[in-house]
Amino acid sequence: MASLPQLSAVLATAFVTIVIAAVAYRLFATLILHPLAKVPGPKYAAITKYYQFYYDVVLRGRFPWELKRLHEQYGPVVRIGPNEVHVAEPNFYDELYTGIARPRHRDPWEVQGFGLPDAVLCSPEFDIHRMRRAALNPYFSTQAIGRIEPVVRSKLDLLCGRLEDALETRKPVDVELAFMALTTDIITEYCFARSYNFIKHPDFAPDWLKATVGAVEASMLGRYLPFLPAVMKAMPPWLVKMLSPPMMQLVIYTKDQESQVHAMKNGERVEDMKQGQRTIIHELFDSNLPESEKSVERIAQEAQTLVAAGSATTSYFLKSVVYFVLSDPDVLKRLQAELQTAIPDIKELPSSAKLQSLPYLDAIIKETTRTVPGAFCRLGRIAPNEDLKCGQYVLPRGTVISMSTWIQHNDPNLFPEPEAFQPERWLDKKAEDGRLERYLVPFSKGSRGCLGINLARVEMYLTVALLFRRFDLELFETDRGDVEPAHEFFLPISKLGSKGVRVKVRGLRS
Ligand code: HEM
Repeated sequence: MASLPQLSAVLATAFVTIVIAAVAYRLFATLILHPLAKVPGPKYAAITKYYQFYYDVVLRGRFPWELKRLHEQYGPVVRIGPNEVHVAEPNFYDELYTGIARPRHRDPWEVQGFGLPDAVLCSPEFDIHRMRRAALNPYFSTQAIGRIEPVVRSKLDLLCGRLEDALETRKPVDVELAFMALTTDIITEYCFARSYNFIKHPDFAPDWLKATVGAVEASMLGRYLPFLPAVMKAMPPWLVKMLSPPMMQLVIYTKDQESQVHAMKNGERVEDMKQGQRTIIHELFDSNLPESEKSVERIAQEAQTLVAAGSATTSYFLKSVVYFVLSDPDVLKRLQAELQTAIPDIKELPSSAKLQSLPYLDAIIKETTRTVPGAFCRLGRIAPNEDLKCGQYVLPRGTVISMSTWIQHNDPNLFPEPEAFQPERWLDKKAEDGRLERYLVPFSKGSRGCLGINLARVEMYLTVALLFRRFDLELFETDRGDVEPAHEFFLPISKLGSKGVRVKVRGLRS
């Protein structure tokens, strides 16, 4: 009979053998048997997606640069996970980001760190996403957004008032904060009929931006620790405040949004809410969504998504456009000349639809959306019912396939000298017939493309036209590093420690 030590040794050997065999089988299955085995890419990436932790969390959002390097080394189709490929082939974009006739799920991993599993943005499954999206679509159509254009204009008037004050005081204005305040005030008015009024805040509520950046950075860790959002939500407020004071702002506003949604469901009047004004949230409660979709918790998640998606994206764009225009005197001069002719009386700002037909303004806006990405994250889709062919590779149904706006917009074959800000590239013949615009995808495309594109466009054209028609501005201690994306926390974030894009108001234009 074997002694106890002998038995232990046999069991330990058996255990080690089983572990080695399991690992060997997993390697064999992933690297040799898997349908993606022939797709090039680093072996470590094919074995585990967790190698991205280093880029996402340790290096704080540097994976897009690694992706770029991988494409330089391996070509346009690279295996970046056991079941994921990343594609840098612009002609494949329309194959991947399709309309509802060709269903696409989204990669749940990308968004699980947000802790908003029931919001439209984070709904991976095609049918559920489609139902949730259909309930929101009517409030973001061109007509619906046309009806709220007066709200955008009234907030812009407040912003102009603040810039006129800055002319008096000669103090620089951080326009990133100002635009974050502007866009948040607009979307909160639309959602809750109760604007946060950040524009009236003496410093444009800087904690709001800090909290948003903190939250999106935390969501990167949440990709790897999906329970993290729930833990953070359950934390007592004093602990959140101790760990991160700006995050406390987010907790306060999240709770405030939840209580507003709750009150709206019960038909109570919310303090400050404009009496009788219908909002998206009211409409969602009255929609023909199934009752299970109308819980306060779910609708509050939808509201939080709209507020976040509707503010940080557009404000990043707006701060960038201010930087690009003011840093190039020729661009500034040409834009001002166009605006002067189109808007002879500054009190009569044309509709955003009219402004969109101004060629140089339009070119500037296109070039800014090309240069700075809206969603910086690669956007993963899964085709459940069809295999997709990309070049020599057949990507079987069920594969996570992603592409990146930033990589596409920096492709020198499409956009020569991609790092240069050149509005003129949108004015030449190739651009005129739409051939170039096909590859400009800041809002993504297809059934999961940006819901807020019409609102974003109204905000962009009105703000840029008004700002450069009405004010003489100059940059103050700002350089390209203050707009260049340096971190991917789903959204683009400029270098940490940036003091923002700051301008001085030099005068008023007549
Ligand atoms: C410059 C401004 C903006 C840019 C560049 C932008 C870009 C994008 C992109 C690329 C997506 C697709 C994300 C994905 O596939 O996962 C998206 C989705 C979304 N955007 Fe925007 N966005 C902007 C402004 C807005 C605004 C003003 C709103 C207003 C509420 C908004 C609401 C949303 C929502 C709710 C989604 C999720 C749509 C869905 O999953 O069906 N966005 N946006």
